[in-house]
Formats: sequence, structure tokens, C-alpha cells
Amino acid sequence: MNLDYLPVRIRYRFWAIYCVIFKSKDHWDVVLRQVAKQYGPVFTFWFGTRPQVMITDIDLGREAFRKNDMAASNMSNEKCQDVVSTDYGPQWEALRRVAHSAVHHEYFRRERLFAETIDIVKGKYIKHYDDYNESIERDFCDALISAKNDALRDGKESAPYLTDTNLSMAIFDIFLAGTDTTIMNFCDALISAKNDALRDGKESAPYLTDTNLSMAIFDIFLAGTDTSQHTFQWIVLLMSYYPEMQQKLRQEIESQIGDRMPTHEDRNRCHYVMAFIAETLRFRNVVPTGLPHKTLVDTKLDKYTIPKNMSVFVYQSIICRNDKDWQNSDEFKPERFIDSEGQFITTRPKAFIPFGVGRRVCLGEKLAIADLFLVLVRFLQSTQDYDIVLDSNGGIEYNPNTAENLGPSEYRIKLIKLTMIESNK
Ligand code: HEM
Repeated sequence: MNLDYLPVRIRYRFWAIYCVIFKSKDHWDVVLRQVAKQYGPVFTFWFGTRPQVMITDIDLGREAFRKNDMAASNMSNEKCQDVVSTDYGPQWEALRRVAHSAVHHEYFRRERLFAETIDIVKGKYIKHYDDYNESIERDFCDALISAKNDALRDGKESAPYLTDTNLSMAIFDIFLAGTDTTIMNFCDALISAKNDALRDGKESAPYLTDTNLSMAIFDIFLAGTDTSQHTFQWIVLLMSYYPEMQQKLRQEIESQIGDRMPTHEDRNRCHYVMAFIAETLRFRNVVPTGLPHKTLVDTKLDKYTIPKNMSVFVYQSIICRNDKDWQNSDEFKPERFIDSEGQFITTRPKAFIPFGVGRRVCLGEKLAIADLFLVLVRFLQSTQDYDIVLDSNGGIEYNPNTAENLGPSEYRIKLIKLTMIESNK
């Protein structure tokens, strides 16, 4: 392997971390997997001038972040004051609690918000698509570009979000363009949590300053939008890449939900949809290394001693995709999350950690899964007369040409009306 490396700043778009990548034609995740094979389950990796400990084994990861969770529960950037970056302690606890309550509050609004969002997409794009494509199938991107041009012409705030890369982007971009109300709701929930804490003289009250609360809002969007958006890009790519799975998704939705709006409850009856989402999170993890934690004290891990103040990563994508913990780990197989009764396995396998491990585990997990479910179901319902077909040959790998994008390489899909497929047979 070429060890001639180059310090660059990898921008997880918002989550800026400093990193070193090898000069390699492969994505850095592929390179780090090779490094892990060579150096074993715990190794030190230099990001620029800073040593970082990488853990690539689930038992050691759990030992580090669960058993020693107090020791490894700091985040490594001590300069910021938000939930994600605040060191472990009473301020983090207070912020995490109010952010969690805002996210929980948002969860109950989601069904309507997403149903409406997808219906806007349906109304605008599918209608447009039908109007202009009576005889031949056309690229869905045409509809997208035309909608983008409308938005640009009318000077709409949403215009910058209407990128023309693919449909999945569009769905989430429209969601983003509609976030004013979501931000207001989060703000309201946070302010009322602060007022409650002040009124009740809670210990957390002094930490709930306006600056800290606005940082918490920032976190909820920073940590919650790119991650969900990229995961949805993978979902659309994978169901286009595996048409037989798309059919299974459609059949289940038709038999269990039909045309009505999906609800959170429906997750209990759509076992294949849930398995498909879980397998996407396992197979193409959008936060491959997890976030950097920092040891508060010298910490013993297996035969290693990790010194105080060392950055520690649990390398999620290696743990979610290795042949020790998963059968044929490189195969995309939603069935691995379905039991012999055909039910979605709700007890998660120990190496399924797309949302992290331990005390600092993702606080938006429940919301993220709920969102992915609602958007996927409504999207498939909205396109029930079509087949979603891949219109590019990029494969299903991480985009090797960019360090920052943990989504797939750019791809194109098109919607083909089922009647056309039938008549072409
Ligand atoms: C598919 C979607 C998502 C994925 C894969 C994901 C993944 C992660 C991961 C791996 C972490 C780091 C855990 C650790 O340090 O061990 C994290 C932290 C976090 N996530 Fe998520 N996340 C997603 C969606 C969301 C959403 C929707 C929200 C909020 C609405 C959110 C808010 C947060 C916050 C605030 C943290 C920091 C928690 C703390 O430090 O206490 N995430 N997420």
C-alpha cells in the first residue's frame, strides 16, 4: 500500500474533522479497511499531527464505549458548546436532555409533515412527468430540472436546494426547503424545556443558555440532515439496483398499507420495509468511522492502555460489514433482519451499530428510522404505477472521487410507467 499520505480536511459537509487520506484511487473507507486488516482490531492512526485510536472489533468497541463509557464519553473537540462537541458532564447532560425532548416532540409531527412533503413531490413532479411524457418514458431529472428552473425564476428560497442530481436528493431537498416550521417547532420545544427547568429550579437550568440552545438546534440539523439524506440516497439506489427487492417492498406496502397515509404504527406490520432500511444502514453506513471520542483517564482496553486525552473511534462500517459477525457481509440481503416467522428482528445483532455505541449514541435514531420509513413508503405509494429503474452504471460503491460525500456516486434513475413495460413485452 502506498503510505505516502497527504493531510487534507475531510469535510463531512457539516461535521468537519481533520484527517489524513492516502493517495489512493479508492475511497478512504476502503483504504482504512485494508489498514485494519494489516494492523488488527486496535491501531493508532495519524490524522495530520494527531494520533487517533481506531477500534474495529465490536467486543472491544463495546468494552471501550460501554464498559468504560465514562472514560471514553468525551468528544474530541472541546472548543464548541453544542451537544455533539460538549465534553461529557452536566452541561452535556442538560443539553442532550432538552435536545432529546425536542426530537421526541418532533417525532409525533412527522407522519403529517412527511406525508404532505411527498404529496407535494407527487403533485408537482409526477404530474409534470405525466403531462410531458405521454408516449415515452423520460428521465425523472427533467421534471426536477424544470421544477428547479421554476423556483429560480420565481426567486424561491427553495431554489438552491433543488439540485438536479437525483430524485432522492429532491425529496429530501424539498423537506429541507420546508424546514422553517420544523426549526420553529424545535425552538419552541427547547424554549419550553428551558422555561420548565428554570421554573422548577432544576440543576440543568444554568446550562440552558440561549447560545447553548441555538447550538443544540444547529446540532439537530447538522447531525440529522446529511445522514438521513445520504441514507435515503442509498435506499433509492439499492432498490433500483435490485428490482426484485423493489417489487417486494411495493407488494408489502400494497398489502399492509394500501393507498392511505403511512403512520408510525405501520412499522410493526411492514417487516420487509424495515429490514430493507436496516440492511441499508448496515451495508452502506453513512458515518463509517463514527464520531471521535476522547478518553478522560488512562484506559485499559484488552492488552492496550489508551492514554488520557486520546481520540478514540469505533470504526462502525468495519464492524457492520465483516465476515466474523455477518454471513457474507458484502452481500446486500435484507432477509438477514427477518426471522423464521417472517418478522423483522427487533433485537439488533450486536455488530449492528450504525448509530454508534455507548453513552453518546445518536439521539435521533428513532426519528431517523421513522423518517426513512415514512418517506420510503410514501415515495413508493406515489410511484405505484411506475418502476424505478437505474439509468447509470456507477454501481453501488461509495463515491471514490470525493472524501466528503458518504453517499453513493452520482446516479440517475428514471420512472418507467408499468403500462409501457407491459406493452413492450
Ligand atoms: C440515518 C440517520 C443517522 C445516522 C446514521 C446517525 C448516526 C450517528 C452517529 C454514528 C453518531 C455518533 C455516535 C457516537 O458518538 O457513538 C450520532 C450522534 C448524534 N446524532 Fe445522529 N444519526 C442519524 C440521524 C440523526 C438525526 C435525525 C438526529 C436529530 C434529529 C441526530 C442527532 C444526533 C446528535 C445530536 C448526536 C450527538 C449525540 C451526543 O453526542 O450526545 N442524528 N449520530
